[in-house]
Amino acid sequence: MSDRILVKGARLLGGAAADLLLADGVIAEVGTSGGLSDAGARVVDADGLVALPGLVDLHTHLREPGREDAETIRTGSQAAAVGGFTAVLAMANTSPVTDTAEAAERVHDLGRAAGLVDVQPVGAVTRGLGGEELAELGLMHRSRARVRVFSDDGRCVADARVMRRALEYVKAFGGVVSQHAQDPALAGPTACCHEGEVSGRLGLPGWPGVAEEVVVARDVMLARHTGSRVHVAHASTAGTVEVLRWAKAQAARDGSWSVTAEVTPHHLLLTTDLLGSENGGYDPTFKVNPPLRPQEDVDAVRAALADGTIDAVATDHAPHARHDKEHAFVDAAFGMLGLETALPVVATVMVESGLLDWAGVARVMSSTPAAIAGLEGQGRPLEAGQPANLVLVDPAATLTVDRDRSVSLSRNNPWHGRTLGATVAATFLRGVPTVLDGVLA
Ligand SMILES: O=C1C[C@@H](C(=O)O)NC(=O)N1
Repeated sequence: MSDRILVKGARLLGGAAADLLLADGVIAEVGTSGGLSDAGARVVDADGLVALPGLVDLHTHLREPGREDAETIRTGSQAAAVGGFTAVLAMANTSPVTDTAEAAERVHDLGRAAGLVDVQPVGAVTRGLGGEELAELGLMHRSRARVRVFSDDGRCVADARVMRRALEYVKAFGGVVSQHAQDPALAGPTACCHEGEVSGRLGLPGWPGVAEEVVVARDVMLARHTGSRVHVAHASTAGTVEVLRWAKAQAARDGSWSVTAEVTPHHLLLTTDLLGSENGGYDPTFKVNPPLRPQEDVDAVRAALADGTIDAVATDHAPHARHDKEHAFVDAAFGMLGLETALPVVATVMVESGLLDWAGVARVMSSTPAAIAGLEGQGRPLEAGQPANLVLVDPAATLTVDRDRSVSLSRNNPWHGRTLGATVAATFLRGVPTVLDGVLA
């Protein structure tokens, strides 16, 4: 196969059509549509397709090492590529936990060996996710894996003193702490869905939105105090949006610290009503942490993503084996798949509604997450000389999700049976197609 690819007639960020010549891992030339010669190049017809920089996911659970029955770095990379991603940040809640330089390098190297997306390990904030003692933050950063994002995701760094120290530590090398904001006392040990009318009706222990909001409020004050960077993982409530709006205004004025935030596709579209009996009732497919919230919260996070209060979309792709998910609701594992469907969900919720255009999608799913994670070769403009990491999207096609057609190892897919707007036609990692015609190349 020729290693030169001519992408013909793609609409760059949804704007004017252009030709892109990919060679030696970079975008070698950009020309007007029909303007570049295909001599010696393999041609990819992109007529009617939108070209975006390759998507970057700040929040993926790849399960390797430890739970290779649910996902591996290879199968998770496949799901990412099919979803249009060229980089994913792999969360640290594996077994063993990614809390040492060696563990981070192993994840990094397995990602490179799979070769489908850049797998960037997230380091744990605390040893063993125990919440007490800082992990080897500096050593992970200085390792071959160059860890810059740290998170105990799945658990909150609940101790304010530990969070303060982590923020101080990562500041030295420009790192960021991604917080799973969930006050454990307020949410309670058995909470399994949003606390509200539905949880009351179903008799399920609820986790109130305020358990997220108090931690976000505390952490922005700690970021301000330490002059450091905090990132709010999976923001899910209107109250969190209010705190973020205030905090971002303060940070912009001060210039010495920052707060960023992500929202998941499922919190942009699904609501807690899915747990009710009118929707089958108690379906653990919809059990996730933080929980699906009411429509008011969904409306608030959508508006916040549109106006920049929430910076990025991140999947929280959380594959689970059947024997962990197919239980009574209270006992089932938290989490749902997200990599293959993220872009179609964002197209449905944000683009079809006019809340974002395709340039906006590139911002929230590629350039901003790449900047937050410090991934220099990702999220770059579609210009000559830039790394050829890109995705071609068919904005006119629809995707009817079939959980059994997933390339993930797991089947906990909350989108099964739904029809979503837009599909991923092709993905290129440094000029090499990982997906063509919607399937793994
Ligand atoms: O924070 C988390 C962790 C994740 C997992 O399964 O690891 N699943 C979730 O639903 N939320």
